[in-house]
Amino acid sequence: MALRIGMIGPGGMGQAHLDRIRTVIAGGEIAGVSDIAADNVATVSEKYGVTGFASSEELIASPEVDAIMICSHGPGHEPDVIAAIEAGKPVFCEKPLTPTADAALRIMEAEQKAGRRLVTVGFMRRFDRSYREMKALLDSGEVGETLIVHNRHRNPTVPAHYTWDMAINDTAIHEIDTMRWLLEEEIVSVRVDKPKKTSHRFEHLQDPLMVIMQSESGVWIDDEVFVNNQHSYDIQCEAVAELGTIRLSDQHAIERTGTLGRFNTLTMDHNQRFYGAFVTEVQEWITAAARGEHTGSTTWDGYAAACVCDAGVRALETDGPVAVEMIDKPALYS
Ligand SMILES: NC(=O)c1ccc[n+]([C@@H]2O[C@H](COP(=O)([O-])OP(=O)(O)OC[C@H]3O[C@@H](n4cnc5c(N)ncnc54)[C@H](O)[C@@H]3O)[C@@H](O)[C@H]2O)c1
Ligand SMILES: O[C@H]1[C@H](O)[C@@H](O)[C@H](O)[C@@H](O)[C@H]1O
Repeated sequence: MALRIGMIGPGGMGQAHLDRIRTVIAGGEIAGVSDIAADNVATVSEKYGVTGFASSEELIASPEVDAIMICSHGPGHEPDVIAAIEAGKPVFCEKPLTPTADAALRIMEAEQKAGRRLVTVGFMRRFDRSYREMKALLDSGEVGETLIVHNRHRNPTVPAHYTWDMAINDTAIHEIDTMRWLLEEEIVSVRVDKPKKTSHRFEHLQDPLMVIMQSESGVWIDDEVFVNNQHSYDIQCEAVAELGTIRLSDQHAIERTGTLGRFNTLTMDHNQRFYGAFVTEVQEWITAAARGEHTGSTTWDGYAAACVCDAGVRALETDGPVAVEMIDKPALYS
């Protein structure tokens, strides 16, 4: 029987997941949706021909729902993740698990009380083919120790509800998680440098900014976060190791040559750039959840990333590096 999935917050990201579950992913079906916006429940339940629930509580409690996907905005995730854990249902929560570490800690406490891993965090870059090839090469030892990693995270633009701290806890969080996964160690300090501001969009944002991090072993990591570049969704990563550098290539399938020159099409959003990663991530979650198993990033990963974000948000308000504070890893996540 297909895993019956209830989705909370089927907006842009959620509907992209719904579409792939309906078309390219096996083993899951949409049982129903809920949203803080009643009109969105009506629209989406009609579009997909599924039950519209009046609240996330009703959706989570429904006997027609086996597993939960949470695609609402980050600050709203905590109560729904905890309710899903308390109902004993596997839950896939889009990143960030929570924007702050204290909220993630409460989720971790609820999961430890339940005694099993129920939460998967949607850090989809771990499933991207190019990042995986980079990690495999670094893990092979062929290029020696990693010394420096350069990242660039550029978006064409962000929505009006994007607050100043989201540059860290909604955008840079991708690199924060990817660096923890790639290097297999924690990030211990964060500094944020503030270059000249773009005049395009939103006075309240410090955009672009440079996030400078250090890992436990001393790997130096930089991340240019520029969320209103006006032209493309441009994700770059280069690892500098003792015996070579490894860089993600430009993410285009073809290169066109003609009278105007040689060029390739730019990706414009996460769905274009990480389509394959999203499919693999959600497929693996559905397969595991249907078997009663856990897969993907854990609540610990969501918590650890949030701890780095807390330090990053503090660093955004000050000068100089801020130390990352986190508890010891609980046994459930070892
Ligand atoms: N992995 C990625 O690359 C990626 C890309 C985009 C978004 N996201 C994440 O997905 C989530 C949603 O982002 P989006 O771009 O789809 O936003 P969106 O605004 O398009 O959709 C969010 C939906 O959630 C609803 N919502 C908001 N708060 C809610 C709450 N407390 N309870 C129930 N519903 C609520 C909104 O009404 C809306 O329908 C965020 O956590 C975001 O960080 C991840
Ligand atoms: O929520 C989105 C999403 O995670 C995108 O992948 C990222 O590029 C954006 O900066 C962020 O706001």
